[in-house]
Amino acid sequence: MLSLGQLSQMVKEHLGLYTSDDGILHFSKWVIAESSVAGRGLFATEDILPGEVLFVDHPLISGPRAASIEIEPHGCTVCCKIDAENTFKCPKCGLLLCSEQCQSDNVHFNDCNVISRWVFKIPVEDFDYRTVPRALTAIRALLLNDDQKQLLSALQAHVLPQHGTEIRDLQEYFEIPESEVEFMRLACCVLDANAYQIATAYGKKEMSRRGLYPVSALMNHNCVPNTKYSYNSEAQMTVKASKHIQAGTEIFTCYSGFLWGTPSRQAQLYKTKHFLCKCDRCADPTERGTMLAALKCFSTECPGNLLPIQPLNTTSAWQCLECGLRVPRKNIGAVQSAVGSLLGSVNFGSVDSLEKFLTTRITKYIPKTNQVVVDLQCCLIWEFGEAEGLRWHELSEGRLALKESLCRGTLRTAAALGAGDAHLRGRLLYHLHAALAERARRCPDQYEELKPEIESTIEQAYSILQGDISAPPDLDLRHLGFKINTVSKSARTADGSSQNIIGMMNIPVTCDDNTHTVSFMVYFDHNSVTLTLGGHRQRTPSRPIDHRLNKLHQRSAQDRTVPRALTAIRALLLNDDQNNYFPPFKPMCYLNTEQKSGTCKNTLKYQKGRLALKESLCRGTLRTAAALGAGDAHLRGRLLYHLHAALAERARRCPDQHNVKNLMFIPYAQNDFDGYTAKIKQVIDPWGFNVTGLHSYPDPEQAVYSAKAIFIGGGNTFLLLKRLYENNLVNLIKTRVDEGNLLYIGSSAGTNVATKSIHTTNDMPIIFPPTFEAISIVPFNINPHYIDKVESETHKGETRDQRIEEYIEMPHAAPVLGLREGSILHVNGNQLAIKGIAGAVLFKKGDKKTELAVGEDVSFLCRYEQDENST
Ligand SMILES: C[S@@+](CC[C@H](N)C(=O)[O-])C[C@H]1O[C@@H](n2cnc3c(N)ncnc32)[C@H](O)[C@@H]1O
Repeated sequence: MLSLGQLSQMVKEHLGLYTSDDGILHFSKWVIAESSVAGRGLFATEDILPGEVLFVDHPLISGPRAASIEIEPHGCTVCCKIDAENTFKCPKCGLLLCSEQCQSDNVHFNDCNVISRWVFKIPVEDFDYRTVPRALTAIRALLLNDDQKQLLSALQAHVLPQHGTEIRDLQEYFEIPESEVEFMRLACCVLDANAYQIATAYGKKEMSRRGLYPVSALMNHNCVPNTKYSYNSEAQMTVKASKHIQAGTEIFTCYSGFLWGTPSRQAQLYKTKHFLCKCDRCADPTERGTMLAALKCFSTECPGNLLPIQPLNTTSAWQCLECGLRVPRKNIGAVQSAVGSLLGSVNFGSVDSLEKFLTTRITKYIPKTNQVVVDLQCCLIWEFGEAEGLRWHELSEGRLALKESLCRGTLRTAAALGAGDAHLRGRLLYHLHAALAERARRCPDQYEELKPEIESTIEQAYSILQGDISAPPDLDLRHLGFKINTVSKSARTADGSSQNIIGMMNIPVTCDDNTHTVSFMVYFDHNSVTLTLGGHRQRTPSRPIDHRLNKLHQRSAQDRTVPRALTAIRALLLNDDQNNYFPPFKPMCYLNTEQKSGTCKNTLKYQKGRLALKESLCRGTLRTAAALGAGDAHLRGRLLYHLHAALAERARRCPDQHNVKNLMFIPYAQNDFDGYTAKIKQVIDPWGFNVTGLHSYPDPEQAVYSAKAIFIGGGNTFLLLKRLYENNLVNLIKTRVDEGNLLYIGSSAGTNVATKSIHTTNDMPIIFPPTFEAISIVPFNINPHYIDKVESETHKGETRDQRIEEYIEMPHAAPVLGLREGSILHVNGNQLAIKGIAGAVLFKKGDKKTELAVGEDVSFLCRYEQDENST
C-alpha cells in the first residue's frame, strides 16, 4: 500500500503530464488526506470559489462500458461509432471495428498486439462479439507502464466475485498467462469502484465509454457534492467547484443520480460501490423538503405523504407526515415494485405516450414530487424543442408552456437540494432560456418583459456549461446574444452529406462604419457550430461597432471552444474588393434552391435580376434579328438556345409557379387580424384561392417559408414594417421572392413595404419600425394612392407632389413611382409594366414629373442603381 505522500507524488506526476487548456497545473488548493467518510479523500487547503478549476484529469485507461455493450453490441472499439451494418470482427483478435481506418489505428494496433499473443482456444469466428470488447478496458491496463500500473493498483478496489466476470469469460476463448489474468481482474475491480462514464458530444450516438481518472477516483461521494465535472473532446476531465468550498473541508463528487430519492440512491450505491451513504441529505427523510422518495399515504382518506422514519436504516418503517400511519418497509417495497412495473408499460420512444403517462396516469399513484415524476419531467424537458417533430417551431403553445414550467420546477428542486452550479442546473437553465427565447419570438410584444430572464438564464447556463463537450452546440451563440430561429434540425446539403441545421440567423456586422445584416445558415455537428453565409446582405443605418463580434474575437484568444463560425464572421470585415474573392455560397438546402456558384458580390446583388435580364435580352435580340430578316441564322439558333435555357432554369426554380392555390394574407398593417383576413377572404376565396391569415400560424417565419404566394394588405405602413421586422420576415420575403419561390402581392402599405423604403408612404408615423428600409423587391420607392393636384382645391396643406418633391431632394432619395387609384405595377423578374386603368407618374432627382401610361414598360426603373455611399 502506498503512503499518502507517495500517492500524492504519483498524482502530481500524473497531472503534470497533462496540463489543462489554460496551461495551469491545478494542484495548489487541495491535498490528499485521510477522510472520516472513507479511506482517502481530497481536501481543500484554501477557500475555493464556485467555478474554480480544481484539476484537469486524464484517464489512465479508458474503453467500452461493459453494461453498454450488452445493450448496444455494435460499437467500434476504436472510434466508438455504432454501426451495425459495417462493424466486423478483427480476424486477429476478435475486437469489433467499423472501418479499415480504425483497423490500422494505433489504438487497435496496441489492443490487437496484446490479444493476439494469447493462445486461442476457439476460432475468432466463433467468438460472441460482446466478450472481447467487454473486457477491453481491463485488457488495456496491460499496456500501462510500471508507474501507471502502480498508480492503478493504489486505487481502491472491491475484490468481490461479482467484479471481473468479463475476464473469466475471456478465459473461455484464450489461454492467458496467470499474471495477466490477475492484473486484469484487479483492473476490473478498480474500474468498478472508481471509473467515470465519459460524456459524449451533444446529440452524438456512440458506444458509451468509461475512464479511470486517478485523481477524480480519490474523491469520496456525497449526495450533495461540492464539485462538478465535464469532459472535452480528448476525454480530459475538468473538475470545478460547484459551490464555495471552505478551506479544510472535504471535496466530494456524487456517484449517484442527483434527482433520485434516498432509497434509490442507497440501493444503487450499495450494489455498485458497496457502501451506505450517511450524508446530511440521506439522513433527512424529506431530503431538504423535496420529498423525492415520498409515496401517497395508504389511507384513502388522507392526502398526506409517506416517508422513511429512519432513512439511514434501509429496513425502517415509513410514516405518513399527515395522519401518522406507519407502514412496514416490505409494503413500501411492494408499492415501489408496482410503480416500476407501471413504468415498464411506458413507451419511452414516444413523447406523446410519455406526456400522457406523466399528466394522466402516474400521479394517480405517486405524489408529484416523487423522483419517478421528476425523472419523466426531465425527459420531456430534454425532448420538447429538440426532438424530431418537436422542434421549436413545431412545439404547440401548450407544450412550450409546459416545458417552461417543468424547467422552473426542476430548477427549484435542484436548488432546494443545494445543487449549486451543477451540470444539471446549467442544462435546465439552457432549456429555460431556449423556451423563453422561443416565447419572445412568437410574441414579440413580450420581448422587453422576458429579456432580463432570457439574458440571465443563458449567462448562468454558459458559465456552468462552457467547455463541456456535452453542452448544446448553440450555447456559445445564444450566449453572445444571437437570436437563432429554428427552422429544421436535419436536412441534406447539396453535396449529399447530412447536416444538422439549427436555422437562419441574422447577425448585424459592422464594416466601414456601416452595419450589415447578414443571414447565416447555422449548422451543427456534434461539438461545433458552423455558420454558412446565405440569404442577402442588407444595409441598415449605421450603428456602433458591433460589440458581440468584438466579444467573439476576444474570446477566441483564450477559448478553444469558439465556434468555427469565427473565420466566416471575420470574412465579413473584408472590403468590397476582397469580398470578390469570397468563396461561393453554399446552397440554402432547406429552401430547396440551388444558387449557382459565383462571387459573393454577384450572388448577393444580381442573382434575381440576371436570369430575368438574360431572358429579356434574348427576346429583344431575337426581335432585332427577326426585324433584320436573319431567318434561321446561327445567331438566331444561339439566341433561341439561350432563351430556352433561361426558361428552363426559371421552370426549375419555380416548378409550380402558376399553380398557386393558397394565398397567405398578412394583416399586420391593421390591428384586427381576424376581421381584416375575413374581409380579404370574402373577396378572394370565390376566385378559387384559399386565403389564410399569417397570424393564425404559430410560427410566422415557418409559414412564410412554406407559402407560395403572399398578399400584404394596407393599413399603417409604420406598424406593418415594425411587425414584419419583429417576425424576421423582411429578409425572408426578399430572399424567397428573389429566388422566384414566392409571389408577392401588396396593396397600399403592402406596396410601400415592397419597395426600397417607406419614406413615401401617406401614413402617419404612429410607431417606430427599426428602420425605414423595407423589403426592397424593387430598388425604388412607390407612393400608392397617388392623387394629382386639383387646381380648384382650396385646401392649404401640401399637395402630394410637394411631399414627394421634399423626399426627392434628400441625398438618399430613390425615384418615386406614384400609382394612381386603380393602377398596378406588375413586376416579372426584371420586366416592369404599369397595368390597371389609371396610369402612374414618375418623380426623379433633377427631372420633371413624368406621366406613365397604362401598359407602359418601366423596366428601366429596375436598373436604377442607388449611390451606395449616400445612405
Ligand atoms: C472512488 S473511491 C473513493 C476514494 C476512496 N476513499 C479511496 O481511499 O481510494 C470509492 C470508494 O470509496 C468509498 N466511499 C466513497 N464515498 C463514500 C461515502 N460517502 N461513504 C462511505 N464510503 C465511501 C467506497 O468504498 C467507494 O467504493
